[in-house]
Amino acid sequence: MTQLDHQVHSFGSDVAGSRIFRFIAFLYGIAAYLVFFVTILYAIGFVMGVMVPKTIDTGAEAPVVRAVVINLLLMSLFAVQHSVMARRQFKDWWTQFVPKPVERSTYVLFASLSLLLLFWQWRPLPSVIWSVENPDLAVTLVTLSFAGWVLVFTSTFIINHFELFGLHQVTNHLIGKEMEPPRFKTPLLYKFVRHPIYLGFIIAFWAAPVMTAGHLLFTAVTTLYIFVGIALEESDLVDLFGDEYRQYKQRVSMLIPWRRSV
Ligand SMILES: C[S@@+](CC[C@H](N)C(=O)[O-])C[C@H]1O[C@@H](n2cnc3c(N)ncnc32)[C@H](O)[C@@H]1O
Repeated sequence: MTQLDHQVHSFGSDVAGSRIFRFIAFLYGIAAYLVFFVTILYAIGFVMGVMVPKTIDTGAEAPVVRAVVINLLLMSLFAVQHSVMARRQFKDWWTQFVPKPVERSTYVLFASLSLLLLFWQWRPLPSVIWSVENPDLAVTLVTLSFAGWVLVFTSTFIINHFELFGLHQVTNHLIGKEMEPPRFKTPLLYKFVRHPIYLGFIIAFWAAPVMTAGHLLFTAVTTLYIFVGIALEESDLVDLFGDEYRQYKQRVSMLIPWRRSV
């Protein structure tokens, strides 16, 4: 049985293999990708406080404790969804119900929806923690934050943008081509740090000329979550690639290019 046959049979219906299903799955993959794309663009505006109607520092205010609890719940929802649905055991279970070719798109869609909920329901905490008065330094920080986002985007393309966001899977399914098994890769930036995408997020979130309590809460919790995510991801990568990944960990640092193992 080919992998594609297996994908179709695990969905448990002949419908899954039909041409019409393949086309619908493809359209679904594109729709999920578009939702992701709008979400990530909104995320830039939300965190940097530009060009979107609701930013990290705007919206209905709530008493501090209530705002903190709501914001923590919103971030926890994203963290749990994003981490649990990415684990192999979960994927093995839920692909009994969700066809494998659209599994990644569905993951991307759920992650985007939980982020949109966060942007929508986020409660601002406007107390200013720091505010950079020097205009040159303020511009440098904004540029650095933008550079963080560029690093995120560039790194997704370096590792495999279209597979990460599910388009490769639905396109291959549409043309009846099997997905290749995952390969260990260390292209370009991945030769210097193991997690350039996560490094980009950390830079984008921390480099703020005005840091409010709400922004700091978001940044501190997401930074912590990134470290938890790295631990989970690396455990999976060791299971998947064995010594190849273990040696990579010895050789290349986690986030800071000039120090090994950090
Ligand atoms: C959102 S990406 C993040 C990649 C990396 N952690 C980063 O920050 O750039 C997560 C996916 O990339 C895959 N991945 C991470 N490092 C990889 C590598 N060196 N080679 C192949 N796949 C990798 C993981 O298995 C996971 O499916």
